[in-house]
Amino acid sequence: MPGLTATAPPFPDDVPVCSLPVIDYELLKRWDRQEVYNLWVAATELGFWYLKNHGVDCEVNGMFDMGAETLDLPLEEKMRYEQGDNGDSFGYKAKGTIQTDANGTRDNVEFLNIAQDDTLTWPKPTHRTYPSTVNARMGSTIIPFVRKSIEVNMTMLAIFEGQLGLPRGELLRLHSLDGPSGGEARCIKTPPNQSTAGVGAHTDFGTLTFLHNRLGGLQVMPPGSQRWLYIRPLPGHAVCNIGDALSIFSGGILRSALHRVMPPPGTQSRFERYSVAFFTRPRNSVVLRHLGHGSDMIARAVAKAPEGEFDTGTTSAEWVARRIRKLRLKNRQGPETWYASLGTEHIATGRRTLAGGA
Ligand SMILES: O=C(O)CCC(=O)C(=O)O
Ligand SMILES: [Fe+2]
Repeated sequence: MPGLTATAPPFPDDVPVCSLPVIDYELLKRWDRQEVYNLWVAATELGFWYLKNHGVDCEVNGMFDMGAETLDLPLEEKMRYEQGDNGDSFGYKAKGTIQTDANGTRDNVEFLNIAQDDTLTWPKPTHRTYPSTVNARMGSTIIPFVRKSIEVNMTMLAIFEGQLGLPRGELLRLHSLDGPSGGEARCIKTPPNQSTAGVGAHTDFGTLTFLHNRLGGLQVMPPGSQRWLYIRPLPGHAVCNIGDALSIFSGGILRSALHRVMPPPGTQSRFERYSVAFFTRPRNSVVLRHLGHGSDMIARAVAKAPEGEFDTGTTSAEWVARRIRKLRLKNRQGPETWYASLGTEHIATGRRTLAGGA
């Protein structure tokens, strides 16, 4: 039943949900002490929170429309922009091209990734070009969405920088806009009536994710638990979460929680599901390692962790490319390819074996 998202039934009351803390962006912008503390608790305990009063609602609605227009284009047209099997993220990801678990189960979602850099240099492409439906909405919707999302994420990043005891600018400069990065906007489409995971269990690759959901389906496994809990979409509330890069920079103090996308619960499952996200990622050349040299708090956390836990020896660009490349089914050579796609999942779950030494 495409196009009926607006009239979809409510999220059911009889499924297990994770009650995320609600953080008020208006208060965060003023560095309200209590709200900064609430954000810190959310980021260090669960790694997920709702964000209200973020001021991006209009642009988010436009992104849902743009995503639907683009993902409704004929497959042949979309395939001209496919991301391919080399670990590139930007462009179109066709349905059934990535694995969702160690058994190699095919995914059933398609998505569109638009590079932050391409929006900032528009109309000159930095990385690549996009379908006409994207170009048509660049000025009215996508550029404002990306700019506002960057501002929201950088505001939260500045707060984390202060709370972690880092020198001013130390964390922000790893995300400055003066070099290429993997930052991107994404629209995901899941067909109705599915029974398997749309997006398999994963931790996000980058720094911070700013996500917008209308239908359920997103599930989180709270750190230290083995239980999947739904995140209930709340109108006007974004869902924010910490990704691997920020968890690594902070020596694991900020949590990158495991999550996945399942079919929407209850009667919502009969509807097509769209989601819109913005991912802040470090500049490509930044090496993912802890910032313990600039913060006693981080240095103490790192000292308690196994040797090398927060020093990946890879750049942000290599980290993202490896994870995508290993997820692509064309590159699968058995269960070990799935394990090689993982990031900090073993830390997120406390199960070292999940990462299989990857
Ligand atoms: O669609 C969603 O709700 C979440 C998608 C997600 O986790 C991702 O794209 O990394
Ligand atoms: Fe994710």
